[in-house]
Amino acid sequence: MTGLDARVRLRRGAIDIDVSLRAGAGEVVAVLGPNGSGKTTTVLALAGVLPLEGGHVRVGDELWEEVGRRRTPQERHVGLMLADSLLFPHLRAVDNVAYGPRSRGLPKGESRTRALDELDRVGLSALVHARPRELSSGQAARVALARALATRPSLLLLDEPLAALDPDTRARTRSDLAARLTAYDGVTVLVTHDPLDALTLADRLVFVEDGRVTQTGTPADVLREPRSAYAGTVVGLNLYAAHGDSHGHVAIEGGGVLVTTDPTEGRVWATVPPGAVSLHRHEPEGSARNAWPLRITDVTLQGQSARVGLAGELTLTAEVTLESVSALALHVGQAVWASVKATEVRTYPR
Ligand SMILES: Nc1ncnc2c1ncn2[C@@H]1O[C@H](COP(=O)(O)OP(=O)(O)OP(=O)(O)O)[C@@H](O)[C@H]1O
Repeated sequence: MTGLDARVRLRRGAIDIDVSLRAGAGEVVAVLGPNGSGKTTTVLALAGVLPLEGGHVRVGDELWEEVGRRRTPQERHVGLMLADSLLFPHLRAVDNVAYGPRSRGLPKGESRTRALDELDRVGLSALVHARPRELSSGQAARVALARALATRPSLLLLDEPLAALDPDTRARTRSDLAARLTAYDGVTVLVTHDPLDALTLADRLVFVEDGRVTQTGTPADVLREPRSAYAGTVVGLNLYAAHGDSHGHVAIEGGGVLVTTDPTEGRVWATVPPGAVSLHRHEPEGSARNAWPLRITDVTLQGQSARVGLAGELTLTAEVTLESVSALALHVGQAVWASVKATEVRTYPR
């Protein structure tokens, strides 16, 4: 049983990375953040591919790295899976998976038995003799997962493992990955852009922005109280850095005012669920205490609903039904009124 305790400090390109990660045995930590924020760099440092300039990597009671002392990637018990599964094209699935244990000195027969077992655990018993070109993208991803786990790593690093898959395959592979990770007793660090991956696979989320951790917490913590604009978009909420007073007036930094029935004084985060935003052609009458004339910046369809981006005095995303899209003939560039009930605006200290 081994946990992870790491602080990764290094400069990469223009950014200065300082990311701490902790996890207990069997936990999955998702690392999320915008492009170029340092996620892959962190993973490569944990794997031993990039040397630390400060900090440390400890796994269980083993010190893998501190400045001046480092184990090579081969000396770390790490499994790595990337978006591109990078299987050896000339080797059958079983030999791709057996390669890791074999190159770590496990006898041939045992390596093969272990590979067959790992392939069975990801549901690929029927394809052990297939070569990579005979596999679908989802099957190749499973072989890559089996290969990453075949050396019995204490640390499993998954960098956008599902990013190359189409949406259907992705959903199926995600649930198989979840099942396999549940049975894995090491620590998993999962880099992803996909909120669903993070919310369904991870025990803990770590947001990294511009090389720094901006929020950590369980998915439930982050869903309830996102603490950066990026975390807000991941959990699908409109999130504003603002200043609240005791009367429920919330002045958004960057412009605009919200009214809430849930006042918090001082520096606050304010959230508005997109589903709580109503759109109108004309200024709404009645009880809504938040109403703004805004312009539509984008409309994206998601199943039976649409997300409508709005800008003006403030920026806001609304989630409306497809009926509303057609009834209001919503289109980019259109001027509309948006309203939100004061009971739907939540605030919490920043
Ligand atoms: N090989 C490299 N040499 C120098 N700088 C690099 C190299 N690879 C990445 N960088 C820079 O390091 C920074 C962090 O990149 P990194 O790949 O860790 O980000 P990321 O969060 O994983 O991004 P993405 O989500 O786009 O994969 C970026 O500013 C990037 O431009």
